[in-house]
Amino acid sequence: MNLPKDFLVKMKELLKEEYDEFIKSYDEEKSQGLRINTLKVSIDEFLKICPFNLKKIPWVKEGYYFSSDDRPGKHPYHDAGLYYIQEPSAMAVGEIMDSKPFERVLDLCAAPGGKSTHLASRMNQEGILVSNEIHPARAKILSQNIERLGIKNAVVTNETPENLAKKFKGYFDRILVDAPCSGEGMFRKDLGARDEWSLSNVYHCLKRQLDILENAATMLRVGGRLVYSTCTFSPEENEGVISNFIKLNSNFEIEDVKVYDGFDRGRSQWVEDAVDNIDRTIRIWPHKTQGEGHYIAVLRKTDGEDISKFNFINGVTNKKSIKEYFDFAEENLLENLQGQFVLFGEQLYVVPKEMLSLENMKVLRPGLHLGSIKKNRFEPSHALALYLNGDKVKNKLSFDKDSKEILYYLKGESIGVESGKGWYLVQVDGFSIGWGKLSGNILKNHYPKGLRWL
Ligand SMILES: C[S@@+](CC[C@H](N)C(=O)[O-])C[C@H]1O[C@@H](n2cnc3c(N)ncnc32)[C@H](O)[C@@H]1O
Repeated sequence: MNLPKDFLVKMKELLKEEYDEFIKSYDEEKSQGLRINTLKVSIDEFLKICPFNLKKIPWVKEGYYFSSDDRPGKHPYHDAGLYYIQEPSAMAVGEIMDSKPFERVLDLCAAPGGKSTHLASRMNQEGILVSNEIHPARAKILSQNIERLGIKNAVVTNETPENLAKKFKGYFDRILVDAPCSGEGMFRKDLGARDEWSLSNVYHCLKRQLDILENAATMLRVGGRLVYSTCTFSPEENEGVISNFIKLNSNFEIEDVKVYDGFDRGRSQWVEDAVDNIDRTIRIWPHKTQGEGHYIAVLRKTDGEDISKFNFINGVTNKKSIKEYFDFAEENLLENLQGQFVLFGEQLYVVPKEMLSLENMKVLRPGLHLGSIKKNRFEPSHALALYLNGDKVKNKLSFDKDSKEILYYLKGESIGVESGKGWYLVQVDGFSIGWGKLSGNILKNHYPKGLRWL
């Protein structure tokens, strides 16, 4: 593989006798992984129905390698959100974040959503996950992935860390900064990262990483946990950024983290003036594990201003204003959705309890999108279909993964059905995939145009 010359010189200097082994890893095939979405299916159940050739990733409960012959991205189970395709080392970050139900969690650099969807699966639809992405186009993809995986308690924003920090001071229990970086650890997988790499970009990245971390620190409550990760090897962006951050924020300390077989520790000798305990941080190397390069540090906020007063969002108080939704729910649903109902124009959302006011913020999704209230009728959203399972609706139609009906449905075509009328949750092997509206023995297709198979 053709790698930047300055990068090779630097790595040789750092790795010394390990260098040859490191370089050899670039001739090996990259490994690919998928993470089972336990919001939709248990691990055991998925393994029973899984059509791919899987092998366990040791460091993630829900993580599996798939073989190079498998195409999990082009399968109805992918559209049903049963899994997320994610680089195996990247899955270690979600595992180490260890988010829990009922917590307030922020993923500050979240697109396309690999880690956010992992954090959400561990929260089991309870608590609040704010998934933020600064770039508008990437934020849209993030929102689509949150939707596909059927997540209810996520709020997707498109903000700068500075703006978020003004609103969410001292609010979160856990924050992930999966920082934009020089991407050295992804050269085998992402040729773009290799072509854009330069020594000067490393310095540009480390400055931005420190700024992002400072804003994250403001948003963490005292006692809260901050996880910093990169997919680069450069010590400046890893041990260097963490050392500088700790020097500037003496109310944070580095926590020890469990290491798995093949994981390495942060190297104090690679930066000038490394702080104590930098060797508690983690390095993942492609020549030591079956995965790409990553760095992870876990920090705890030990002191600071304790904030207990927040400006919470107000939901709809007059239920009559969303009567069309309640009529729909009575006719079609078997679950009373909990949370606050919030209307943005004609779009109705259910927002997690204790979410802050979203005034003056760019929000793509303030919670689970339920649908739109049109003149005297309610049209359910795709996000609602992906959240609901078969036990929560009165009418459903399930098709086999290999059936022509599921292929027609994913292509956006109508399907002939023997009888019935009204909204039906369409499923593949019992897993929700979208809506259809049945009338005159024809199921009208409501699979979103942008997601249809060509
Ligand atoms: C490593 S990627 C995140 C990957 C994501 N966490 C996942 O697992 O799918 C870093 C993200 O940071 C975003 N970013 C770039 N500049 C930023 C900044 N100044 N502040 C916050 N995020 C930024 C990038 O657009 C990118 O989506």
